[in-house]
Amino acid sequence: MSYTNKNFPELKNDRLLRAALGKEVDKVPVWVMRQAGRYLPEFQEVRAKHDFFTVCRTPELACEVTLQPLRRFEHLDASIIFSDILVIPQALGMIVEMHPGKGPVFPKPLTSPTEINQLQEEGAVSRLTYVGDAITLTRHKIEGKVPLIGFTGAPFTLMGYMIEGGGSQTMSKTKEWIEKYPKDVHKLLSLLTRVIIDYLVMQVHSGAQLLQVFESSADHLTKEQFAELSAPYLKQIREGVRTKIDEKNIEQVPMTVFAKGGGHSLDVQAQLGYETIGLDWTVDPIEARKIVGENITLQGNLDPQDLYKSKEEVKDLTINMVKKFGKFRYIANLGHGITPATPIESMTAFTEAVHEAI
Ligand SMILES: Cc1c2[nH]c(c1CCC(=O)O)Cc1[nH]c(c(CCC(=O)O)c1C)Cc1[nH]c(c(CCC(=O)O)c1C)Cc1[nH]c(c(C)c1CCC(=O)O)C2
Repeated sequence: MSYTNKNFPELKNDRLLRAALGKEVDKVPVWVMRQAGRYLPEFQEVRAKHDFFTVCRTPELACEVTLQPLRRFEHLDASIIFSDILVIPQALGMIVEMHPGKGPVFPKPLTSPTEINQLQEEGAVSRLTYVGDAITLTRHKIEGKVPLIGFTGAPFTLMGYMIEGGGSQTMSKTKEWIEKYPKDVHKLLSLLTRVIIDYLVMQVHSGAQLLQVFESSADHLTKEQFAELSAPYLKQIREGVRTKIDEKNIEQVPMTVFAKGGGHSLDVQAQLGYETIGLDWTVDPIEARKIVGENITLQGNLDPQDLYKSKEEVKDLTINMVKKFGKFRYIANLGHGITPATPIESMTAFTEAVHEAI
C-alpha cells in the first residue's frame, strides 16, 4: 500500500463539513468521541492481540479499528483516526505505557524544568509519520463514505500528563509548576504548540478533513487560568495551521476546539478562530449559542452517562438535545468520550435519534 497516493475517493457524505462551515444540511451530522473503543467487542478482539500503542503505530490496525464503528452504526457521519493524544510526548522522547484498568503511565515524568531541554523537538513530527500513514490508508479504505477527522491534545493537557506522569484527579504537580516556574511552563507550552502545529498540518497533508484539538484538562483551570495557559496557545495553533496550510498550497480544513470543563470561557473560545466549539454536558445549548453567536458551530453534548438509560430514554433525551441546539451550525456528539461499559444498543439509539430529531 502506498501512503503517497493522495488521490482519494470522492466524499459522498459531507454533512459534518457543511455543518462545521455553517452551510445548510439535510440532517444533523453525528459522531461520537471515542467511537472506536472498548465498548465494541471487535475492538476488544484487536486489543487482545495487540498492545494499545502497537495499534496506534500500525497503519493497517489503526485503520481497521477506525472503520469498525462505521460498519456497525449506519448513521455515523464521521470517522476519527484511531490514535492517542499522548503520541506527542512519545515523539518528544518520553516513554508512555498504557496500563489496562489504569490508563496511561509515564515511568519517567518531567520532574524539573531543566528536563524541558531534554525533549527532542527536532524531528518530533517525523517520528509521527505512522499517524499520517494511518490517515492516508484510512482515507482510501473509507471509500468516501464519511469524512476523516484528525486530532491532537492541546498544550496544557499534554503538559499535565507529562508532569503528572499520567491522569490525575488533582493535577497538583502541574499546579505547583504553574506557581513556581511560570516562565518554564510557558516555554513548555510554546514548545508543544510548535510541534502540534506541524503535526496537524502533516495530518491534513496526509488526508485529514477536519481537525479536533482536545483540551481535556480544562476542568482544572479557572477562567483566568484558561485565558493565560490555554487560550493563547489554542489561538496560535488555529492561526499557525491556517498559515502553514496556505504556504503548502493545500486545502484548508475546519477545526474544532473541545475544552472539557471550559464552559466558563465560551466567550474566550469564540475568539480563537475555530469553526466549531465542542461542549461538555454541563453546558446548556441555548446559553452557549447566546454566548458564541451565530458564526460558530457547536458540537455536543449528551452526558455519556445517559447511554446507560433505556433505549426509549436515550432517544427522548437525544431528540430533546437536538431540538435545543437546532439544525443550524450544529454537530451532535456526546459531551465527552463514550465509556467502555456502554451498551451498543444505546449508541444505535443515539445516532438514529439524531437523524430523526429534526
Ligand atoms: C485525555 C485523552 C487521552 N487520549 C485522548 C484524550 C482526549 C479525549 C478525552 O478527553 O477523552 C484522545 C483519544 N484517545 C483515543 C482516541 C481515538 C479516536 C476515537 O475513537 O475517539 C482519541 C481521540 C483512543 C483511546 N485511548 C485510550 C483508549 C482505551 C485504552 C485501551 O484500549 O486499552 C482508547 C480507545 C487510552 C487513554 N488515552 C488517554 C487516557 C486518559 C486513556 C485511558 C482512559 C481510558 O482507558 O479510556 C489520554
